[in-house]
Amino acid sequence: MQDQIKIGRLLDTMRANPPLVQCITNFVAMNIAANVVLAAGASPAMVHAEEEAGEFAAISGALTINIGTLSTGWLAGMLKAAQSANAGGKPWVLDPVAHYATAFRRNAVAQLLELRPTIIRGNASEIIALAGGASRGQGVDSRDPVEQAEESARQLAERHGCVVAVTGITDFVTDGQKARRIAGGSPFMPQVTALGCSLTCLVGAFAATAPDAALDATVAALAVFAVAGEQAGTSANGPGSFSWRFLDALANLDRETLDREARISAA
Ligand SMILES: Nc1ncnc2c1ncn2[C@@H]1O[C@H](COP(=O)(O)OP(=O)(O)O)[C@@H](O)[C@H]1O
Ligand SMILES: Cc1ncsc1CCOP(=O)(O)O
Ligand SMILES: [Mg+2]
Repeated sequence: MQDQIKIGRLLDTMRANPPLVQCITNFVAMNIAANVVLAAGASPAMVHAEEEAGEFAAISGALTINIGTLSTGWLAGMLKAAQSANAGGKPWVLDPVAHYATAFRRNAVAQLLELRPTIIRGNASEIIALAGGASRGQGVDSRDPVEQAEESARQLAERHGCVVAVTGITDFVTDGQKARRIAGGSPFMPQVTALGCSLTCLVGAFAATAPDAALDATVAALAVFAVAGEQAGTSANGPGSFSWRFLDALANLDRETLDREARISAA
């Protein structure tokens, strides 16, 4: 379909002019997320301090905010960065890691949602809970199938006027009107910590490249993960070898292979 042609071009456009992506992510994800974004061809910076997060957002092409290892100081930095991104008309992506687990996280996500993220990316349990449903998530891990989160994603997209991506075996993305499914990846992916967080950062990179096309940008990032993940998964023996093979597959992925291998369908 049409999307499959556009995503290869978007990958090339991103690599031709690598965007600076401010990633406010968690302690677990910082290293792998930076490597993932670099391998794909963009320029990550893990900058979260309240004293500089807003100033940095003003010079970045996009911002991503992930609440995985939240603290009061980090939340202050997140709010300043999101306000600055909004003031500069820059896209920003919210990853509401385990937001259902504690009152602190729930309150933080409520404040961040008021700042109108361009894109929300989460696993199925996170998206179901964010829409007000009963999720079976345990800590940072999903225990719900993506199909069960699709209606929640549509509701959230309409309620907050944003794109919502639900990831899992087959990903689902919607802006409330249009929706896409992206198949691929590998069962090793949920066994490697912080790959979802890394994907959120890559969504930011594509959003910086196509700031007026948040749905296409999100689909492109998810398709890159799906194709590189599938490639790495075929030769990996376990999560360890999957991890380095995945980085190599991301770096070696070219436009033609992406367009040929991506399995995107209208939903
Ligand atoms: N069982 C699976 N098979 C194939 N790909 C998967 C599977 N589970 C997750 N993925 C992929 O792993 C990446 C991270 O998604 P996910 O595990 O849902 O996020 P999180 O780490 O935030 O829980 C996405 O690219 C998703 O498509
Ligand atoms: C294990 C863990 N604990 C707090 S954040 C985090 C990483 C979660 O990563 P992901 O959401 O990509 O699985
Ligand atoms: Mg996650």
